[in-house]
Amino acid sequence: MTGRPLTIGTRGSPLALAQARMTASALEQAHGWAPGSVTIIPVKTSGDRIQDRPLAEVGGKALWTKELDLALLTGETDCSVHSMKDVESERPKTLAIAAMLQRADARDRLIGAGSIQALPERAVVGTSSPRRKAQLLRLRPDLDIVSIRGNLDTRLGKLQAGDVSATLLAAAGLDRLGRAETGTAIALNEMIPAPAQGAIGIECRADDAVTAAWLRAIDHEETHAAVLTERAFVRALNGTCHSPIGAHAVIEGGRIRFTCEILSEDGGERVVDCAVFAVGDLDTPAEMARAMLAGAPDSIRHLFDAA
Ligand SMILES: NCc1[nH]cc(CCC(=O)O)c1CC(=O)O
Repeated sequence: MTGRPLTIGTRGSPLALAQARMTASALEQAHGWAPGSVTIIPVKTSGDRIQDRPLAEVGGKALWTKELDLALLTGETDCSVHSMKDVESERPKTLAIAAMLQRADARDRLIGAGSIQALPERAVVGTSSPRRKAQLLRLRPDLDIVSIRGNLDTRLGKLQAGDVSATLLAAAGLDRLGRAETGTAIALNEMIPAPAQGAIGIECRADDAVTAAWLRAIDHEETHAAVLTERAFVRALNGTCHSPIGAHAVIEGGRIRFTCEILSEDGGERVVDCAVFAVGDLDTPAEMARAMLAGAPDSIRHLFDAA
């Protein structure tokens, strides 16, 4: 390592720590640094402190990033590792997302039943994601959706205890915590994932060219382009990670294929669109967002007014 050791700021949850370790190893490998030479610094975030109610209710942005941003801006850390899904679409100008690791499985997995159709009539399903709730209710209006929070083990514990008969979790998170066998994947066209689901991003200070260059060596370009597309859609909606938005981009034949939807809270209404356009074109997803909102019923439109 040249000069100084690199430090990574991360949330302290088991998933966040696993993602920070993946990032540290990727950096050590890419640059021929000794294993363990990148230091991981856990930082407690507002989102971690609030365990008793749905975050959608608490409101406010930057629940997962504020304290990590502070550690970065004060020089305590050199970069922050994030689940891109939890990173608000507007970031401080003083920071830059310099790299994204290759996206893992972007799908949700259903745990507790073999498929959404196989859930018993009026089954209780635990999720505090407004997107998952709306998507589930659209397919199965009879379901009783209840809020559950906490880390993966807490949620699986509530399922085990019979508090809920099923839950949905991101495949990427389950896989990274060694639970590749848990649950059944829901097809991408049955439930469009959250924007940036399955992608890990690494952010550094905008004026730190040394760290930025180190990070660029582990950037996965296709993931980066796809996630920027999804984030451009969210930004144009004025959405947050608590809005009922599905958005998923893939690169096919050198072009972006982008599928997106916005839903009313009870899933009773939705607007969906799909388009193919050039990689790097962030105007088209923004334009799609504005057109979808303009044509959406009030039950959807009001969700994006307040922001
Ligand atoms: N909002 C919590 C969160 N943020 C990122 C992931 C999973 C990992 C990922 O999507 O990369 C999860 C858990 C979940 O939704 O099941």
